[in-house]
Amino acid sequence: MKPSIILYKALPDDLLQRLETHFTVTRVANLKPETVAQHADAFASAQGLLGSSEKVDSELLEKMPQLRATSTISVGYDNFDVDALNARKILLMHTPTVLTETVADTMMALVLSSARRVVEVAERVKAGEWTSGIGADWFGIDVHHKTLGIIGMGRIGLALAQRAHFGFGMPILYNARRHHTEAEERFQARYCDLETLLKESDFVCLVLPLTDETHHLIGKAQFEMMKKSAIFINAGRGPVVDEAALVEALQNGEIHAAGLDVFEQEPLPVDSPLLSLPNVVALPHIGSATHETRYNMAECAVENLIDALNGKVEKNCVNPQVAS
Ligand SMILES: NC(=O)c1ccc[n+]([C@@H]2O[C@H](COP(=O)([O-])OP(=O)(O)OC[C@H]3O[C@@H](n4cnc5c(N)ncnc54)[C@H](O)[C@@H]3O)[C@@H](O)[C@H]2O)c1
Ligand SMILES: O=C(O)[C@H](O)CO
Repeated sequence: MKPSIILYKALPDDLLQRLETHFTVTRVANLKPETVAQHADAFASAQGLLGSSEKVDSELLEKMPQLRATSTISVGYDNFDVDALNARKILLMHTPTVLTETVADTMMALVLSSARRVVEVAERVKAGEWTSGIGADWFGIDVHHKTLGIIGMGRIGLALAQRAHFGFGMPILYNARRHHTEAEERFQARYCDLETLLKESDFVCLVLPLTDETHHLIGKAQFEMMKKSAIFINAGRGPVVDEAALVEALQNGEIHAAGLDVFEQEPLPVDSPLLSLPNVVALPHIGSATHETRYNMAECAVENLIDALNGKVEKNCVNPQVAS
């Protein structure tokens, strides 16, 4: 008999078929308690769980006594209670690498659009305000040859460094838990402590995971250290930044502008003060959102679940130590 799994995200037809050749699949819209209650038997017998962007905590795990593997269609896994998974020896699979280049493209788009005010001036053109030669009130600031600071030199940080170094001739500073030899050798990136990076960078680009250690890593004190001309980019996770402090820094002119793909609360509430600031480019968490990359992530997650339920954890497994 095929093992049962719960799927809580839509998949392309061919990937759904692939999944169904291996498993008996119950599709649900989300993991809310009422949905779980409605499909109680399917959750009780499921050995696998596949989807993204929903909390997987001990309350849910209690309803899934047979669960052996979870597979998220994302590289970030901060919405999983990893300790609770480990305690039950449940594998957690994720999708690194397949999205790296696309997310780095999004970060570069945020750098360029914030500095050159692309969204703001395009809106002014659409509003019919381009009625004569433009004046200095339409100007932006240069990107090329400015200093780019990267907080979190991992896979995506490295791909951003490559673009900034070869594409824009930018000197690169970075902060991470350890030195990154490849970044230093290929892109002449210079390791420095966080304070130095904040003080010296023209663009401060954050691409960290959300952990207990990184929660509100960037707040009032850190914005005060940045240059008044600095542009702050966040494509990691919203809660790594104290958003109230960010709003204050933007309103008080402590920093020049921000380009944001992630927020403390998503979707961003329509009354967020960030939305009324002209010096903010706010994107709806589209870092990896291209047709090609989202397909590749979904395929990777499907293969990951098949591997995990067959005891294969050599790649893309967050907690291989729990494999029996
Ligand atoms: N906006 C999006 O759509 C999007 C898409 C993909 C990933 N992300 C986010 O980006 C994160 C990074 O992805 P990745 O593939 O580059 O991961 P990665 O594991 O390759 O890189 C993370 C880096 O952060 C560093 N780091 C972790 N904690 C740190 C700390 N306390 N201080 C300094 N450095 C620290 C690690 O050493 C590592 O270099 C993901 O965890 C996810 O949260 C967002
Ligand atoms: O972590 C990731 O992969 C992105 O944020 C998409 O959820």
